[in-house]
Amino acid sequence: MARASEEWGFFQVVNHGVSPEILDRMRREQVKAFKQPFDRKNSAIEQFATTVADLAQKLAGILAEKYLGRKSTFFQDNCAPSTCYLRMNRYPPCPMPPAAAVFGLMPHTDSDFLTILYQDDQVGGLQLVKDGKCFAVKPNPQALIVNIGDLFQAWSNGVYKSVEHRVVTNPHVERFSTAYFFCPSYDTEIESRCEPSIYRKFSFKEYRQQVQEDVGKLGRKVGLSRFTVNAIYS
Ligand SMILES: O=C(O)CCC(=O)C(=O)O
Ligand SMILES: [Fe+2]
Repeated sequence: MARASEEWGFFQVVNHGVSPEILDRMRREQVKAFKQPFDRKNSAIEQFATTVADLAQKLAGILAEKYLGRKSTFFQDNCAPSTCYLRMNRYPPCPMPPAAAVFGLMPHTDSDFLTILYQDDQVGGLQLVKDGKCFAVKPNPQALIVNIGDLFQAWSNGVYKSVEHRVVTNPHVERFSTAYFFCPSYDTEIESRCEPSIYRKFSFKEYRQQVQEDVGKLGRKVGLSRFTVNAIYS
C-alpha cells in the first residue's frame, strides 16, 4: 500500500486486491450497462464494490491510526457498505478547439471520506488541481486511485486535504471510470476532537443538504468553508 500524501490528498494503491480479470470484466459490463438494463447480481461490478469496500475500511483505519494517532472503530461503526455507493461515469468523446478544455466533470472535491477510483487504463482525463495548476493523472492499469474527501479533511482537522479534481474529455474516444464513495450514514456526526478545531461539528446529512442547496442556489458547491468555526457563509 502506498503512503498517503497529506499535501495532495491523493495517492495510488497497487496491492488493492482486485484482480486484473475483475477489472477487465467490470469495464466490459460497464460499457454494456450504459446501453441496456443490467443485473448486478454476481457481476464483476458487484465483486469490485465488495473488495473496495474492504479496502476503504482498511485505508481509513490506517490513515486515522498511523498519521493521526486516532485509533477507533469510527469507520466500522459508521461507514457500512449500505451507506457507501458506487458511481459509473461515462464521458463521450467531445471534439473541441485546441485551446479549450471541455469538462467531463467540473473541478470539485468529493463529499465523502475517501473515494476509490478505477479510471480507464488507456484514456486519461483526470486532473488534480493544486495551487491553481492542473496535473494530469496518467492512467495506470495496475493501480486504484484514492482521493481524500471533505469529511476526512474535517475529521482530521485539516491534516488531510480534500483533493480538488476535474475530468477533461477526450476529443476522439469515450472514457469510463468507476468511483466508490466511502460515506457514513446520514446521522453520523463529523468532528475532529482537536483543539482548536477548524470546523464545527456537523452531521453528514447537514453537509449533503448544504451542498445540494448551494448547487441549486449558487450553481456551485461551497463545501467545507461553510462549516469552519468562524464561517463567513451562513
Ligand atoms: O472519472 C474520473 O476519473 C473522476 C470521477 C470523479 O471525480 C467523481 O465521480 O467524483
Ligand atoms: Fe470526484
